[in-house]
Amino acid sequence: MIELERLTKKYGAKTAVDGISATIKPGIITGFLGPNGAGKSTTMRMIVGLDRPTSGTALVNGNRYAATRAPLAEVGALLDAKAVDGGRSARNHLLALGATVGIGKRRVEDVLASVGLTDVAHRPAKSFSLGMGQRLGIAAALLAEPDVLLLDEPVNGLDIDGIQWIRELLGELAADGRTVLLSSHLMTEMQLVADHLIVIGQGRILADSSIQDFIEESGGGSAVVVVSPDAGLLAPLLAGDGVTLTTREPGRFEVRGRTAPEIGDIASGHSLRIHELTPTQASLETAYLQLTQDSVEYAGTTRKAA
Ligand SMILES: Nc1ncnc2c1ncn2[C@@H]1O[C@H](COP(=O)(O)OP(=O)(O)OP(=O)(O)O)[C@@H](O)[C@H]1O
Repeated sequence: MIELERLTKKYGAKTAVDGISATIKPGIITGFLGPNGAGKSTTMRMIVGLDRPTSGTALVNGNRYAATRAPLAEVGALLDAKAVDGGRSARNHLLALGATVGIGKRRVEDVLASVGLTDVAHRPAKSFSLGMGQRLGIAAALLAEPDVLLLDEPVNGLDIDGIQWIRELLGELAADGRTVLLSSHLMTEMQLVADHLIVIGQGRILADSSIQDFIEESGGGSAVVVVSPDAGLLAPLLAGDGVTLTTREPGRFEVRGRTAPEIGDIASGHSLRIHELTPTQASLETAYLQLTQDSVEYAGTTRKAA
């Protein structure tokens, strides 16, 4: 479990993290989302004592991380996959890390195998590709089988095989009762793996809820897309309490508050034609964009947007 209590970090005049309070629970995967510069990495660094909070606390299993005796066994962190001595082989890197907490060759070989690096473990880390470096970073995080895992953009640079592998791995870690905090900008990936979400913007919490509630509360939720040449006649028949209709284009509209079978039955009861009836679920991406649109600090422009 990770407990953040009014956690704050200021860099000069810049408040990177602004009084965050949250509990990250074991046994589930918690996604940590926010626009560039929102304060995710700073928060993670404070949890593992790489940055000192200006005020507030971050506790891991009830203790300040800096005060734990075998930190590697308490929290496994992938914060910067490039933070290795590039001249060392992957194997020697893990052996050196393991030595700090009494972990030997056998566990190192197991972890190398589980991240798929056995065949290249003799090579210096600096010769690794981005994805191989990520795998090595993940190996280091898993090495001492910690209760708590902090993974900052773990799928960055992984190939499709690697992405599937990490999905499964994260699921297994959570099922084992571990606490998993995961940051990623890849919304489809997050929607697939996370159970719970913490969203921050400009250092503050914007949402702390289950992924399901997050999508529902964004106003997105589920809807049914109807395509009908009789749309003008059908739409008024669907109206009712708690039902909203949004027209996208002539002959095509979106219904919230009625199921596809209900719509089909009403249409057939009035001999109206339906060409398409598609239940849709709002995406995490849409919900996220809606929530964070006011807290984006570094927005790009395209010719279309301009
Ligand atoms: N060492 C530092 N010195 C000064 N400012 C910093 C430092 N580290 C982070 N910041 C600032 O703090 C804010 C939060 O940065 P942080 O890296 O935590 O954001 P993030 O949410 O991880 O962003 P990204 O998604 O781009 O990785 C940013 O404005 C950043 O410029």
